[in-house]
Amino acid sequence: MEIVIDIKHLKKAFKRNEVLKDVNLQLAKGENLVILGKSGTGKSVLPKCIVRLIEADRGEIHVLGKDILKLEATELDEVRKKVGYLFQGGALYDSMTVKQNLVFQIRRTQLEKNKAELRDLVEEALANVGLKDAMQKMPAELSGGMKKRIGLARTLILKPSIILYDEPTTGLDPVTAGEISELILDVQQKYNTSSIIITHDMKCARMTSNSIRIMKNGKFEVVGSYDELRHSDDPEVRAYFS
Ligand SMILES: Nc1ncnc2c1ncn2[C@@H]1O[C@H](COP(=O)(O)OP(=O)(O)OP(=O)(O)O)[C@@H](O)[C@H]1O
Repeated sequence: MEIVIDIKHLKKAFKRNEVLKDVNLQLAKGENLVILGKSGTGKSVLPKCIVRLIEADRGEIHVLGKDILKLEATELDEVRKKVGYLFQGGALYDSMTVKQNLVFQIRRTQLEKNKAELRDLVEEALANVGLKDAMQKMPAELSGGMKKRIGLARTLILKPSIILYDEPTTGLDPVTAGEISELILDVQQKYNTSSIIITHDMKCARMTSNSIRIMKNGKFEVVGSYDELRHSDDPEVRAYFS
């Protein structure tokens, strides 16, 4: 089994607030790994440490075989290109059309593309998320679900091998949330991506997960599949599933 993310003894505190105390995690190639946990337990801090938006205090984070805490800026950029990160808010640029948002993303890493190639890439990415007709729309014209889809299209356009999803369905109605979960599954199958999915949405966890970790006290204390955890002996674990 190939491991694409390997985290060992990761620690991160903000002043006296020890958020991540001893995080150990392995993500296998092609796996969808769901992270559950109460609010404020550090779930969102973890993916930020993985792409070094936040600097960890101690421990090791190996991404695609590289110890990213030891990399220089240029090497780190190379790894970051392979890791898509879908933020909680989607974070589109409001003053740009959907197309411009996507082109901007490609230009960050692939300067040599011509106009026709860019157009093809944008069309493919939008088709992948079922929004081919949204090309000329402004973010303000999009619904919450559409924004999430465009955010995913913007992540997919760089063809990442790993995707970090931070609460991809939060704020959506149950039907649209289900469609986004379906899309996460499609992406895994179509592109053989490996993903970490942070969610409070148990339907999303059921639909997308190959395995689940529960974050508690700055660590992953519980590991298992959806069905294993649903029948756990621990009432606190079962409570997530009721
Ligand atoms: N940049 C930062 N500076 C200081 N403290 C931070 C920073 N980012 C996160 N924290 C703190 O780290 C803790 C964990 O935050 P985090 O956002 O990871 O929680 P979470 O588990 O994702 O919660 P939720 O499920 O509500 O999104 C919180 O106490 C938060 O205040």
